[in-house]
Amino acid sequence: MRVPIILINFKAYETSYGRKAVQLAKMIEKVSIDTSTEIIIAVPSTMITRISEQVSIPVYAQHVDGLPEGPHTGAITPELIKDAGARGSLLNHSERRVRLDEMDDALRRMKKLGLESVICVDRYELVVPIGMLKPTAVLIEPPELIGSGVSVSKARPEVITNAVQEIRKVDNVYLIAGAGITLGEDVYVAIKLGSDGVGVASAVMKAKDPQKVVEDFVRNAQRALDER
Ligand SMILES: O=C(CO)COP(=O)(O)O
Repeated sequence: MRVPIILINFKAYETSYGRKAVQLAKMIEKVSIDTSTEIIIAVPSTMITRISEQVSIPVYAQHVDGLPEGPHTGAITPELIKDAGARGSLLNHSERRVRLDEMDDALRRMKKLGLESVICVDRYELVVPIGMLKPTAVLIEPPELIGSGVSVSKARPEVITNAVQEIRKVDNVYLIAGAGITLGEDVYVAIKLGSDGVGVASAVMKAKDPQKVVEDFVRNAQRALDER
């Protein structure tokens, strides 16, 4: 993972699958190469293979189950996503919560397989306890702002500053902030406040011109980092 971290969660929009998703992934790869900035995309599990075969940027799953290999109908295990071509996965997104024991199990197996992990939390008090499990990054997102178009940077900047202070108590775990990030300015503020990057979804997935949005996010992320 490289700072500034820009993680685009495809979720399950009408642009998240099929040809549209592949085109979007290719466009994001182009921006990533043109700007020398790593951009991670978390795609539906059904799209991991198709997209990872077409782009060189890191492709993540959006969720992984902490289940051992065996008779688990419908399970998405770390082994399955790795085989499909994923570089890592989100875990415990507020739209896909997992129990602590499942999270711990999934994380252990992901580490063994060399997969990166981004564990989501909904409040800063969880940054240290979850950070102590040693994922690659913790992503903090106040659930009420997700998909709202009202950014955490503007509406709840103290969530970011508190989370940044907390993550310093844990070695070698990145802190990403997200929820409602819509404008380049939101990205700029989140990183200026000390986060290592941002997690975004609707602003890109629902954009008329997603390339413009992604370019703007990258520009502002780099500007904030340069000024820090
Ligand atoms: O949940 C998110 C990223 O994982 C953020 O979603 P929005 O950018 O749509 O608020």
